[in-house]
Amino acid sequence: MIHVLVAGFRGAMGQKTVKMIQSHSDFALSAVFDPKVTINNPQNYGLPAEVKVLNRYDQLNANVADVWVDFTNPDAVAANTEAAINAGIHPVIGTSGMAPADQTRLIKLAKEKHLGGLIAPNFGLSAVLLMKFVQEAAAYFPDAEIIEMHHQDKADAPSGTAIATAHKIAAGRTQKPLSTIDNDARGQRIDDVPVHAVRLPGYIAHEEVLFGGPGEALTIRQDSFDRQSFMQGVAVAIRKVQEADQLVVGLENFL
Ligand SMILES: NC(=O)C1=CN([C@@H]2O[C@H](COP(=O)(O)OP(=O)(O)OC[C@H]3O[C@@H](n4cnc5c(N)ncnc54)[C@H](OP(=O)(O)O)[C@@H]3O)[C@@H](O)[C@H]2O)C=CC1
Ligand SMILES: O=C(O)C1=N[C@H](C(=O)O)C[C@H](O)C1
Repeated sequence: MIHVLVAGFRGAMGQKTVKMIQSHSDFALSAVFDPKVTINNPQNYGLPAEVKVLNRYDQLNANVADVWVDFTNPDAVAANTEAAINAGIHPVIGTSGMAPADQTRLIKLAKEKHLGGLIAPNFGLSAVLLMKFVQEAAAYFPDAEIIEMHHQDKADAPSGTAIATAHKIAAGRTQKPLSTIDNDARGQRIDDVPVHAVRLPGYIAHEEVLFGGPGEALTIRQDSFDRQSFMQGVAVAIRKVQEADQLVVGLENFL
């Protein structure tokens, strides 16, 4: 049995994750975490009586849970991940917007503690495949632009997936892009890839990567029409993370 703690359990992704854990016979929801929660009765949140409702880092230790699943917000994710690692709980981090310096520091901390963990910019198979394919395409098409489209409540922009996608394009390039003109209308440049962020009601999570070369173009697109699309990847991560001995970035490491 794998005991799981969900941080951000009242949010859109947290609620889906709680349901997913409850639907697997080899997972047990042992705890939930949110510093803003003041009532510690799990039944107040529709959770079974045995689930611990926690709101402070000093309540954490390796007996509370094996795995920490985090779907919170960009301001909280680094401190949450650090607390999980220090408590000996394997972090599975879905929250976007972690600063690169925090990511580097936490990878070092997990290595010192020989603790496996995952930071996944995207748990959806379509997005993981898109990030693989764009790296291959960039070897032939160094000129690329990203359009990411999300629901209106998304706190961060550009998305974690778009940032990771730009890094993959840069890693795949064998030549510099031809297009260099930059101004406010050209999006945010990440690794010389213009990234455009759209926030609209009706959308969930979508990304399109446009490549252009002399006389031709290639478009690669993925769509998450439902947050259920992320749950299979989260389940894989919960199962695999305890076998790892370092904090890695990208679900592809566990597939
Ligand atoms: N990697 C992936 O595949 C995916 C990643 N995401 C990412 O997951 C994150 C959450 O998304 P979503 O569920 O839509 O957001 P929501 O705003 O719906 O949920 C976030 C929840 O976390 C709570 N929270 C805030 N701070 C903390 C904290 N320190 N500890 C615990 N809980 C906290 C919030 O409470 P309050 O509202 O009271 O502040 C809220 O209930 C985002 O960063 C998003 O980008 C989303 C989908 C897929
Ligand atoms: O906020 C979201 O919804 C999502 N966030 C992640 C990101 O920032 O890339 C993953 C997915 O795009 C959904």
